Amino acid sequence: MAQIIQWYPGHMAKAFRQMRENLHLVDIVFELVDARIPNASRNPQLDELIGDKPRLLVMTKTDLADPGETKRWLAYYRQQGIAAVGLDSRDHMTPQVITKAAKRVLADKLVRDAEKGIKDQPLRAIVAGIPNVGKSTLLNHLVTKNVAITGDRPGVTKKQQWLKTPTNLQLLDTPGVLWPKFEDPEVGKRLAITGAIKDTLIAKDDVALSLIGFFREDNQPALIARYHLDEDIFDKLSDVDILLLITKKLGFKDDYDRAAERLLLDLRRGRICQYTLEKAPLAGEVLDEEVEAHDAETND
Ligand SMILES: Nc1nc2c(ncn2[C@@H]2O[C@H](COP(=O)(O)OP(=O)(O)OP(=O)(O)O)[C@@H](O)[C@H]2O)c(=O)[nH]1
Repeated sequence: MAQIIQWYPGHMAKAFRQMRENLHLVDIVFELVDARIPNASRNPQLDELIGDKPRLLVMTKTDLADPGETKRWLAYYRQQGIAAVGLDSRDHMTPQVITKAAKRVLADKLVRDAEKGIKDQPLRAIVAGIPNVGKSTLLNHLVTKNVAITGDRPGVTKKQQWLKTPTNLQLLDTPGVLWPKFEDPEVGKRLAITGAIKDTLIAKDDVALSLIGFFREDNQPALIARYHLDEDIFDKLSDVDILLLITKKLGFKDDYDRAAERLLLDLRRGRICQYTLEKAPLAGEVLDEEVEAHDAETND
């Protein structure tokens, strides 16, 4: 992990500068987080960077996350006064969902525009998030093909490239790259498990063992079912024993590195189960009504 921490500072400074330069060009920031690790994939300095610029938090990869947990996270954001939506970026409804939510966040501005007689002005946005969270995928699914347009705004000398969407958004073509926080080794593990840290920078067997640890704590049946493990002896085995057992079940003989790689790939492709590595810090008593309120709002 130390290697990764050293890699970040130079990139961090540049990314921070670029985001700051681009922020005043947009009406709203789409802050992307991975629904499987909503906390670990959030950048701690983004709040400070964007100040009071309107923001929509977009939980991506909900198709891979535990649906109940995604609802709890959305209810939690609601409690915190943060506008948020959860989606599979590749879904055909994504442009509508994002645009509707963005208009809700920018409702006051839209009213002011209407009072000034400004109608159908495109909403300008920047997509921002840590590596692998799905920034390019979301941009590709939001924009209509071949509609890149250039333009500048008063006071801005550098030309920016904007992408148009069928729902009248204009998106900066360069997403804001944020960096994850590494101080907490647990956060590092979760980023590695989901693939937010390049696999060439990590020891895959260590990461696979962390993953086995997560499943043992929370969702043993899914692991047992996926790899046809023997439930009766599962509890008596160490994490390493379980990895060795999975290696054998997969027919990889003693090649546990290969099994570790397969295990991670299976998780990341959603082949084990839909899984969220971080629980929403939501107070139990308000859960049901918060979840219902969110459902009503997103389905209206
Ligand atoms: N299942 C699923 N996969 C997704 C979703 N969004 C993105 N992906 C996948 O996640 C991986 C990373 O997506 P990218 O769009 O390249 O992520 P990025 O944030 O642009 O990554 P960087 O270029 O590293 O900053 C790709 O394999 C995508 O296909 C989603 O909502 N669901």
